[in-house]
Amino acid sequence: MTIHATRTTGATGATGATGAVRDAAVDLRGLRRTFRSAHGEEVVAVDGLDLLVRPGEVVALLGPNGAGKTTTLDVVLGLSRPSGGTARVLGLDPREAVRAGRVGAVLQTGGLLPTLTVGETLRYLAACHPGLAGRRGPEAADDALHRAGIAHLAGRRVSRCSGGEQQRVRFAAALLADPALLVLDEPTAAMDVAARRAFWDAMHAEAAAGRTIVFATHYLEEAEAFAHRTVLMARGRVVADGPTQEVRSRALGRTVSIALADPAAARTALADLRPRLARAGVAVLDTATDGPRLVLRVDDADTAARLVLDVEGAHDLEVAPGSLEDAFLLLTADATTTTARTTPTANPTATHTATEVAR
Ligand SMILES: Nc1ncnc2c1ncn2[C@@H]1O[C@H](COP(=O)(O)OP(=O)(O)OP(=O)(O)O)[C@@H](O)[C@H]1O
Repeated sequence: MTIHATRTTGATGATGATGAVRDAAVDLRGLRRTFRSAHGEEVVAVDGLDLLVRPGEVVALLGPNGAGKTTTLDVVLGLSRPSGGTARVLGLDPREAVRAGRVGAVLQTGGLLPTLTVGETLRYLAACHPGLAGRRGPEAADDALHRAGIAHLAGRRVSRCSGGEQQRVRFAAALLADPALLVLDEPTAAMDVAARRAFWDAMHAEAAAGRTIVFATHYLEEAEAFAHRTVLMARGRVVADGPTQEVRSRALGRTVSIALADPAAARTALADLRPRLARAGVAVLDTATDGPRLVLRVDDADTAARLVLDVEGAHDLEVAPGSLEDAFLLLTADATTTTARTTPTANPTATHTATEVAR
């Protein structure tokens, strides 16, 4: 098994002359983006990424620092040009799509004028927008404030708003032109729990209205609570892509553990079980011995449990769901090789003997 979850969103739609899928909201093919470091070395931020997002999908780009999420979203927003591959947004060059007001964005940073009130900010932005100038502007500004859940902040100066509130002002600004695609880069980074909840409530309403949403996040629970689909990135590549629940359960697996007579017996049992699990088609995501206990993280707990109970002297079987945090670290640590690892565990005496994320 490789870590890639089932792709349910393959490029099967009608294609145009360029091979791009015509009705795709986002269509990235073999996207590569490199930079030069201060020392003149090439930094590969995005390394051959394929991503097809259909209209109405809500997609989380999940990954650790430096995974390439922001760089990918910058290309989608036309802020950065691909070094290789192609990028189409709503069937257009990303810059054209943005210029046409079809894409709204909430970025990690972005200038808000501190002396304006929140309401003035929105009305000013609406007045500058070619599609909203004139009488529709103030109306659109009020509507966006309501939809972002910050109508009560309309009279407050931006400089008096907290970081989380300013982020919601950006969200309101992103909604102004009623864009078909919303792109959000770690939108809740500055928000406390209550603000985060209010933000996602507002986003739920936007998604329910059929808007396509692509957001980058570090928060596994946000992907889980909000995205229909999760694309897990590491080192500029996609390491898992599929329905969030599927990515979660395939990535997470379950933990099957069993007690043996002593630590040596646990190690012997592990060596013995590996080929038997492989023959039975069980993917072993992680293994550890913890004194006389043998712990396996697997994608198919039922089959694994049957096999471990067959080991002579095995007793005290436990099956538990894996931890999302662990899976995340494991998936993004090394997606293609089988490596020995010494990841800290809850029990410092536990020894991770191997990590298998592909076979
Ligand atoms: N302008 C740049 N010049 C040089 N390197 C860059 C530049 N922009 C991004 N990088 C590098 O590209 C890699 C990917 O960065 P990117 O910001 O896309 O990751 P990310 O997944 O968004 O991370 P984070 O979650 O921390 O925002 C990183 O190693 C980063 O240092």
